[in-house]
Order: sequence, then structure tokens, then C-alpha cells
Amino acid sequence: MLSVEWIQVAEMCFYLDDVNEDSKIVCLCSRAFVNDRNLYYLGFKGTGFSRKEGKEDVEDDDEDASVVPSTNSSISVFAEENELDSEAEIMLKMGLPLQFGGSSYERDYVPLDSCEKVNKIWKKRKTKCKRPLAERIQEAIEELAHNASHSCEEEFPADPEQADIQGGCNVNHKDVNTTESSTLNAPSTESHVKDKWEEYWNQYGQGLLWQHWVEKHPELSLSGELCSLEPWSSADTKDEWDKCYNECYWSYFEQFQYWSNQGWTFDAPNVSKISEIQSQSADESNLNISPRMSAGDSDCLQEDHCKTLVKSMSNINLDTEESDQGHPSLSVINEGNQLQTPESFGKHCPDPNQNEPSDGTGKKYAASGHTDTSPPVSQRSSGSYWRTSPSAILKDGDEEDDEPPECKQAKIKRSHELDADEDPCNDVLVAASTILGLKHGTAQKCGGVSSFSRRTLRYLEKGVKYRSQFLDMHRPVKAKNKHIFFTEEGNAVPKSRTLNKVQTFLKEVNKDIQDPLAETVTLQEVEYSFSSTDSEEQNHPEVKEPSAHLESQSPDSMAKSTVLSNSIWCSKDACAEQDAHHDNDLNSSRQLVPLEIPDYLQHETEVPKNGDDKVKKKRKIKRKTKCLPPEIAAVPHLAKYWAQRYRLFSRFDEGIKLDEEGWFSVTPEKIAEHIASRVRQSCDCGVVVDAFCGVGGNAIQFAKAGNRVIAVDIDPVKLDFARNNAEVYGVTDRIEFIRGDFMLLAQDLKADAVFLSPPWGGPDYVSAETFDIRTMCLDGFEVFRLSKQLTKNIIYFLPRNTDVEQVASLAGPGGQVEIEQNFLNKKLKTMTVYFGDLIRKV
Ligand SMILES: C[S@@+](CC[C@H](N)C(=O)[O-])C[C@H]1O[C@@H](n2cnc3c(N)ncnc32)[C@H](O)[C@@H]1O
Ligand SMILES: C[n+]1cn([C@@H]2O[C@H](CO)[C@@H](O)[C@H]2O)c2nc(N)[nH]c(=O)c21
Repeated sequence: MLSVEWIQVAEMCFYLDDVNEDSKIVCLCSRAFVNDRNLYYLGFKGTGFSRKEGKEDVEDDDEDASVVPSTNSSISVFAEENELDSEAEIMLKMGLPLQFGGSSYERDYVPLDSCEKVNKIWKKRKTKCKRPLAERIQEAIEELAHNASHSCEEEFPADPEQADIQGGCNVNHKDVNTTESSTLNAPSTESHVKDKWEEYWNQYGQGLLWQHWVEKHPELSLSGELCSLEPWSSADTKDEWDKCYNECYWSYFEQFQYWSNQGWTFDAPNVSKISEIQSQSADESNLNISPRMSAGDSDCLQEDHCKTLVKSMSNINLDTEESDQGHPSLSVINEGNQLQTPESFGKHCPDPNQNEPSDGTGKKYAASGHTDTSPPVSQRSSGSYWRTSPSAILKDGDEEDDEPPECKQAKIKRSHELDADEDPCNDVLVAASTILGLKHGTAQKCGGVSSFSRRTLRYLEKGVKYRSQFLDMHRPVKAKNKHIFFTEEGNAVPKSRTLNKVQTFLKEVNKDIQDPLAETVTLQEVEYSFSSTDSEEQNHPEVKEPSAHLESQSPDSMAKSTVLSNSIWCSKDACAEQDAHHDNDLNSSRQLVPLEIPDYLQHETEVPKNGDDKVKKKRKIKRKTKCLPPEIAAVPHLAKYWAQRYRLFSRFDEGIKLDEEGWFSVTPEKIAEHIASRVRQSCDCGVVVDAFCGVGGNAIQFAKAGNRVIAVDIDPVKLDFARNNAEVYGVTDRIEFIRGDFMLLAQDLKADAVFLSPPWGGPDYVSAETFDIRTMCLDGFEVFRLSKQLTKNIIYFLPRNTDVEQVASLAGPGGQVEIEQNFLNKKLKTMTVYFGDLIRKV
């Protein structure tokens, strides 16, 4: 059973004119999430990735699902980056190691060890402190513990994500269509990660939070204000504290989730028990302060003492053991004496809209199922810690609104209120772009539409705004503080870290070139040394020729050479494994070309930092043992696709064939499978025309889903490969292969649905801000018009940055369209646009 999370996120309306409501084009925006990490890691077998002992496979029933990165290597980061951000892409194009730049490489780094550092600092400071907490703390703990037992655990779902979906937004609750699948289908990994996150946050959260606070407000620290009041209870700092809390919590949560999904774990140090802390506190502290300090209780005038207080509280609060034993531990104190349990501290959704805050008497403002007529939480005065909407931490710097943003229509102002910055149309488009990740541009619209007079946007998923933050939609990287350096002329020039790294790299490279003894292994050397005396090579007599002849190939020669494309790793084990799966004929015809694995695909740990020759040698030997199929070796930038071969075809090893275009343009299997399942739901057992079938990625899945398929391609090589690949999947009997130009053939075909996956002009489509379907290789409008003559049920597979307005215009006045964003492992990959009966209505 295919487990795909599918969510309808928004409805956009494009009005052709202000008068005629019927002429509007309704565009449903949905998201489909598929996951194929297992297949992905499988592709790294032999490149330093290994099976993680005892890791449960909770994502898929794939046999090799537990293959995970084995060391703390940057490779895992790169590995996830099928699509790189622009900076990384430039790096790649320049042939520079990816570690240099690319925010996609760096941005998700979780400074776990820095947390340790923070803790150490705290510890150190604590020992300096004489008596951070005394009886009053004890008293407060007891009080809080008591209250905690009446905590809102039941009210707040364990998972912050879930909280977002199930919680708040009560005002408009009835209006909001929320698919249950989004929560129900949450993979069990989520709960595992959630548990771990709680543990992590419980352990480090307050330390991190406090550090974040101090960093953000050094001025308070300097002026002594930091210590004179609890920032969370001082009227002046409470809001700022709330904001700080949100930022810190979600930023770490996001990173934690990312790394956990990569198979990383953290070692939780022992948590002190309350009693230990208490006695320690009693011994160490002479301070006589209340846990709920008031302005008058400003005995704690030393920053260290205050920090110690917070840290101690953190230890006390987060004692999970105690909690398990029926002594509910504490987490946070707030003005109104309301408590969050340690659980809710970690679990609590900081979105006030998700929250069911108490007024301090145990009464709730809005319990589930009740209509909330009170103002949004952010407007209420309450002692609760979590006031700030997560929208306040939107990466793009959006300010939060008063209303839950996910439950309202984008505001449209009257025309006389407009100014250049406040164009409501732009509001919608900006929101679509920043929140939904849907691009818009000035591309020509279909059907003579010059532009839309008005647009509206209504979110259909609760929390879409904040949920979107956890997705990689290739947003422009948020402007960071740049290092500024001054030229000799005295001009300030921002200097990026990337530039620095590139400069250092180039220096290094030049050094190597100047040093004739420097050991460098070129691809050529590797290739030739491959047929030398290396013991591993001797086990592979079929590896005879290096890639001297592997230059650019004509389609014909490509056809021949790609017979070799279901190639193998040339290590002993891998070859033995492969041999077991392939017949001898195929093996004997293979020509394997050793790959000089690019540095960015190597383990960082293998790279000796201090010139460790042994390690260096080991690495070189390893290089020699890696092999690629010739069409990959001939085009180095295809290496990344090779690493992902099982994502493209999970049965890759059984004889799948691809050519260069096939490699970069085949639809990843999980996405193709999802699209096919949607089509099956709408036109079961019907005929699907795959107008640009390529090597068969989609056609195979349509056939597997039970449809009959007419697979068309203009390129005979592709068609051969498609047929071959369909055989591997055992579905040739359901597919009719037609070689020809769809633009000419279309009128002769009959179909219940047409799938359009035309060439987008190569992988460079990503470099455009918005993709214009009119000007891709084929005229995308014409492709659509011809298909429309066959059936209204059309699926258009397009780049993720396709101009949404242009796509909407395809539906024509009064028409409807569904734009589905396809996420692969939370990363936006493609856009699938559905027309006719294929639009999913919930
Ligand atoms: C992006 S690929 C299709 C990939 C395919 N969906 C898959 O998963 O393997 C586009 C294909 O369209 C084919 N093509 C280009 N122009 C065509 C035309 N006018 N008629 C039919 N096929 C065409 C190309 O040969 C190429 O194989
Ligand atoms: C250049 N390219 C990539 N993909 C698809 O987009 C994903 C992300 O890059 C690729 O994995 C591939 O499926 C393409 N699909 C079609 N139909 N045509 C193309 O030219 C193309």
C-alpha cells in the first residue's frame, strides 16, 4: 500500500475581471509527500554508508531500509541534495567541492556539541555560584509539580505538528477542510523522532533558550536587567521572551528532526534527579530568591546567578525519571501560575492558535469542540509563555497577523487604499511564493488572458504557514549577516564565506600544482591503474577497458553503451552480489569504468586533516574500486543521479537501462507511483496516454496501477529502454509503445487520461526564477491544447518553479485546476497539475 501524505493547502482564485465572478479560475493547491530515503541510501552502498545496527525500519518495507550514513560525515547532507540550492549548484558547476558553500549544505547543522558546551558552561558557572536555589525553589517546585499533575497533557497532542493540525484555529474551525490523513498517516518515525526530540529539548532546551536570549539581548545583560527580573514575567521583556522562545524551539526542532531523519542520534547525559539538584542547590546557594521573582526581588543581581537559577530549574523541571515515578516534574512557571508539564514544554505547540490557554483558574478559553468567541490568544493578556505566533519566526521575515493566518482569506484592500507596496494582488502572489512555494512571473498566459485583475488566496490547511517552514522549497536563502571587508579604495564589500572557502581552495589547488610530488589521482590514472595489479581488480576480468572511448555518444552508440548501464560497484562484495542477480551474458558485455568519486561524495572523516598518509592511501585505493556505467562516467555531473539510481527505479539492478537524458529526467519511482495511484482512483483501468514516455518511469507505474498505457516517444532509444524497463517490472503486456512525435500523433490517439511529461530543456530549468512552459523545448500551450482534444483528464508534470498563473490560465475562464507540489523527503521536487476529473476534491 502506498503511503502518501496528501494535503490540500490552499485555494487560489484568479479573476479575469472584477465584474464576472463566473470567469474566475479556481486553483486548488495541494501537496503530496512521498518518502524514499531507503532507496536513496541504498544507492550509497559502498560509498561509506553502512547499515546502522539495529535501526528499525519504520519508513518502508524495503529490505535495505536501514542503510544510513555511518559516520558524522557531510555526505549525508549533500546526499539529500538531489537538487541543490543555487550557491551549491554554482559550486558544482565550477567543479568545486560542495562543502564550500551552498546553504543547503550548511543550514541544517545542529550544533549538538555546542549544546554540550553550553551545558558545560552552565555547570562551570553553577559550581561558582554559592547558593543558586534554596527552600523557596523547593516550595515552588512542589507547587508547580502539583499543578503539573493537572496539566494540559491531554489537551495538547504530543506532537507539535499534530498540535498544529488538531489544535486551535477554533474560530474558523468549521470552514477549514483539513484532511485527516495528514495526521493519521504520519509515519511512525515521527513519533520516534518526537520522543527523541522531547528528550533532547528537555535536556538542552532551557540552556539553549537562555543562551539564545542572552545572545539576542546583550544590552539587558549588560545593564543588569537580565538578572533583576525574569524576562518572561517582566512586562517589558515578556513579548520578546515569547518570541525568543518560539524562535529557539522551532529552529532546534527543525534541525533535530532533519538530523534524526538522517539516522543521527544524540547521547543524553544523565539527568540529575530533583533531590540531587535540591541538595546541591541548598549547598551551593546563598541567594534568597523566589522562583517567581518580582521587581522587588532583585537580589539576584549577578548574571551568573540568574543563569544558574534557570539552569537549575531546567534540571529540576526536566527530570523524566521522577515524572515516570509519579512525581510530575516541572517545566515552566508563568505569571498566572499556570504550568506546562515537562512534556508540554517539549511538546507544546508554541502557536497560540493551537493552544488552549487557561485563564489561571483552570478554565479554558477554547476547549476542543467549543466555539471560541474570544479574541485571538495573541491579543489576550495571559501569563502563558507561548504567546507568539510561529508566523513571527517565518524565515522570510513575515510579521505575524492577529488572526490565525492559516484560517483566513488573504486581505484584499480597496483599490483606493493601494500603494506600490500594498497591492493586494501582490499580497496574494507574495504569500503564494513565500508560504506555499509557488512561483509567479510575467509569463504569457494561455487563451489570450493578458493578466488577472484580482487574486484571492484561502488557506485550507491549518498551520500551513508554519508547517511550510519545515519543508525545503528552495526558497531564496535568507539574507544573513555578511562579513564586510574593505578594498584598498576603502569601499566596503560584503564578503561571503563561500568566497573565502573558494579562495582557500584555489590556494590549496595551486599549491598542489606547484608541488610536483603532490599526490593527485586523476580520473585517467585511476582508470589505467585499474587494470593493474590491484587484487580487487583481478576478481573482475570483465573490467577491461578504461573510458578512453567514452566520449559523447550518438544515440546509436548510446544505445549500445547503455546496455552496460545497469552497472555495478566493482568491489568484490558488490560484484558477487550483482553476479547473483544478473545473467552471464549481460555481465560479460559490461564495461565498467572506475569512478573517481568526487570529494563531496567522500566521507569527510576519510580525509586526513594532518596529512595522515595511511588514511590518504586507503582513500585512494577505495577510489580505484568504485565503478560507474559508461554513460555516467562520460558525463561527470550524472554521478549524483547514479547515486540515486534506486530512487529512479527500485529494481535498478535487474536490468534497468537509461541514457543521459533518461537519468536526469525520469520521474522518481515514488512520485510516479503516487501520480499513477491518483489516476487509478479517477479512471480505473482506463487508457492513459504517456505522451513523452522517456525511459518509462511513469508508463510503468500507470501500468502497474492497472491502467492500459499508450507510451509515446520520439526517440527510438528511449522507447527501447522504456520497453526493456517495462519488462523488468513485468508490465509490457499493458503498454503499447509508439515511436513518434506526439504533436503529430495526438489527434489519432484515444485516451481516458493524458500524462504530459515533456522535456523541460535539461536540468537548467531550476536556474530560472520562474519556469515558462510556453518557451520550453516544446510549446507547452500547444501540447496542452492537443491533449485537450483527447480528453479533459490531463496530468501535466512540470518544474516546481513553473509560473502558477500561467498554469492556472490553462484551465480557461471558469475552469478549475489542481496544482500538486510533490515533496520527496520533505523537499519540493516537482509540480503535478491535474485537470478534469483528476482534480481531487475533499
Ligand atoms: C522528460 S522525458 C520523459 C520522462 C518520463 N516521464 C520518465 O519518467 O521516464 C521527455 C521525453 O520526451 C521525448 N520527446 C521530446 N519531444 C517529443 C515529441 N515531440 N513527441 C514525443 N516525445 C518527445 C524525449 O525523447 C524524452 O524522452
Ligand atoms: C530536467 N528534468 C527533470 N525532471 C524531473 O524533475 C525532477 C527534479 O529535477 C527529476 O527527478 C525528474 O523527475 C524532468 N521531467 C521532465 N518531464 N522533463 C525534464 O526535462 C525534466
